[in-house]
Amino acid sequence: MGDMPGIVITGASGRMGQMLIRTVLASDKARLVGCVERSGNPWVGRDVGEAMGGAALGVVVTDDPLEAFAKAQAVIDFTTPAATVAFAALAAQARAVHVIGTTGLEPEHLAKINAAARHAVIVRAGNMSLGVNLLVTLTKKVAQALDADWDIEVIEAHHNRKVDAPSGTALMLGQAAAEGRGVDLDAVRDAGRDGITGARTRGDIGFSAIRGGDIVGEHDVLFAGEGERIILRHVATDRSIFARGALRAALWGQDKGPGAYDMMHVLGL
Ligand SMILES: NC(=O)c1ccc[n+]([C@@H]2O[C@H](COP(=O)([O-])OP(=O)(O)OC[C@H]3O[C@@H](n4cnc5c(N)ncnc54)[C@H](O)[C@@H]3O)[C@@H](O)[C@H]2O)c1
Ligand SMILES: O=C(O)C1=N[C@H](C(=O)O)CCC1
Repeated sequence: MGDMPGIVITGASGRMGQMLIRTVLASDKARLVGCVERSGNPWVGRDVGEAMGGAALGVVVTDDPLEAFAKAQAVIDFTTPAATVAFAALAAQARAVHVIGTTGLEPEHLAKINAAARHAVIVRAGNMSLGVNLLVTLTKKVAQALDADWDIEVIEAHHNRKVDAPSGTALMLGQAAAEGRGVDLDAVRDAGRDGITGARTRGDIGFSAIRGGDIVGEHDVLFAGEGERIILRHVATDRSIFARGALRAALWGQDKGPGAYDMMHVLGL
């Protein structure tokens, strides 16, 4: 038991935090050694099992990440961009594998995370599910096979509390389409159409975001040609797919050298 990697979950009271805690507790390959929340969160100072409405687990939620990370072999982090950047430096200091699911990361966040990856194992993906990572490889293949006569659109739908758009998954899919087509995504990205936009520019990759209710996550990659369309689709019905992928990444990272990895490395795709 003591030999199993100890895992810390950040953002413990969040939608993904709670799912990750349940996933680690159900695993026979890892143990929960810490939970972190932001200062002022009502879970701080409480036993996490009781905070989740069950029996005490002997793990008290803390707002001191370094104290928690010092006991961990891996930190699984689905929080916010600012928190994730701070955690990357602290996890590297603690020599813990840092698994990052947080989305909405801007280039300045990524630069700091990549700097931390010079000293630590960091696995980051906008979507940790097996299905979406397979869809990424399919998207690249289809985009490689088709020319710019086929318009590419990424359409995503998520719950009404999601704060970033396009989703991390949509950006992964857009990036794969751009790579398949041999173009730079930043040069062809068309997100947030509104008003008299003019006709669609040939070769652009478009993004549309739907927000509503409790949608877990749905993504279509549409290839629209003259007289025919191809639609590649992934539908997530349960957040456990992301949590299982994240735990798999935390275990995979245990014997790896410092570097920035993604789920393609973990899944061998
Ligand atoms: N990569 C994936 O597979 C995947 C899957 C689902 C969600 N996500 C992403 O994960 C992130 C979280 O999603 P969610 O739905 O769980 O959100 P959420 O708002 O329910 O949870 C985020 C939690 O982080 C906590 N937090 C914020 N700042 C903190 C800090 N400094 N220290 C400790 N905790 C802090 C918040 O208090 C909250 O409990 C989002 O960016 C989302 O897009 C990624
Ligand atoms: O619920 C979310 O938030 C999700 N975020 C990820 C994204 O931005 O793609 C993965 C799906 C769920």
